[in-house]
Amino acid sequence: MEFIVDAQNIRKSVKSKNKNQPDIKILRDVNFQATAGEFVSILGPSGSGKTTLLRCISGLTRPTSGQVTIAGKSLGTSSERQLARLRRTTISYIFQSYNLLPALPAYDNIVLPLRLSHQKINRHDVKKLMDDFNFQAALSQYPAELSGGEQQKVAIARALMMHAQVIFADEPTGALDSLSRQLIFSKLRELTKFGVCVVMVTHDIEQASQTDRSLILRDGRLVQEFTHPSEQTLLEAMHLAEKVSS
Ligand SMILES: Nc1ncnc2c1ncn2[C@@H]1O[C@H](COP(=O)(O)OP(=O)(O)OP(=O)(O)O)[C@@H](O)[C@H]1O
Repeated sequence: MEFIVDAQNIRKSVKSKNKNQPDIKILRDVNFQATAGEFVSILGPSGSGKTTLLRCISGLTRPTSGQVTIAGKSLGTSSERQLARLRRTTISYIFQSYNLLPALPAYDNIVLPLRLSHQKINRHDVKKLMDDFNFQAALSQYPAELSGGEQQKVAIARALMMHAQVIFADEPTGALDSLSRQLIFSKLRELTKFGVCVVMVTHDIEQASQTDRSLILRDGRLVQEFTHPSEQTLLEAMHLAEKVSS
């Protein structure tokens, strides 16, 4: 099978603040694969390494060891320039903390990646996407003037405008009300129908149960995998992971 994301034996360690302590192992030998058009969710207790895993398999962070290939390109052997190109053309990343530029209005934040990669900007498309997301504020408003949920919608729109082949989303609907959560989830689901691969970290078991595959991370290891999981199955798996998590 052809994988659009193929990560093998990913380990990530960081130096402990206390020099006498050994390195902290955040990820321990994780293998992760996903295909075009697949919607994969990653769940796990707080601190289990979900964000670190997403950053490593998307090329935002270099793993301590292991290989990541995205759309046939090996990230380990790519130069910073090649990685930057891959991030511009193939990958989108929705940050948990939004990462909006405070000096730019919502609209300019959304189209910034298009501007940076000299792509055509269609104001109508931006407006339509934000209407689909039920965005209540004005696109001329600055991030500081927006609620957390509205900032999150801007961050998601910025990622989707790039028409990437792979979208990595770190808790994309965390700050949203239930209607907005559903709207964003439906949009991501729709993109997978066009062959986009979505890899989403979430605490939302109901949403995860609507993805194609769910992976449970515990103490830096992928410990369980469910294809077309039910809410009940995921609840039980998370309960177990939280109980035995060190
Ligand atoms: N640069 C770093 N230096 C030291 N420790 C780190 C670093 N990055 C992450 N960690 C630690 O590694 C563990 C995993 O962090 P990570 O953010 O990946 O977990 P998570 O599962 O996404 O957590 P949450 O659900 O709370 O967002 C945590 O204990 C965190 O404190």
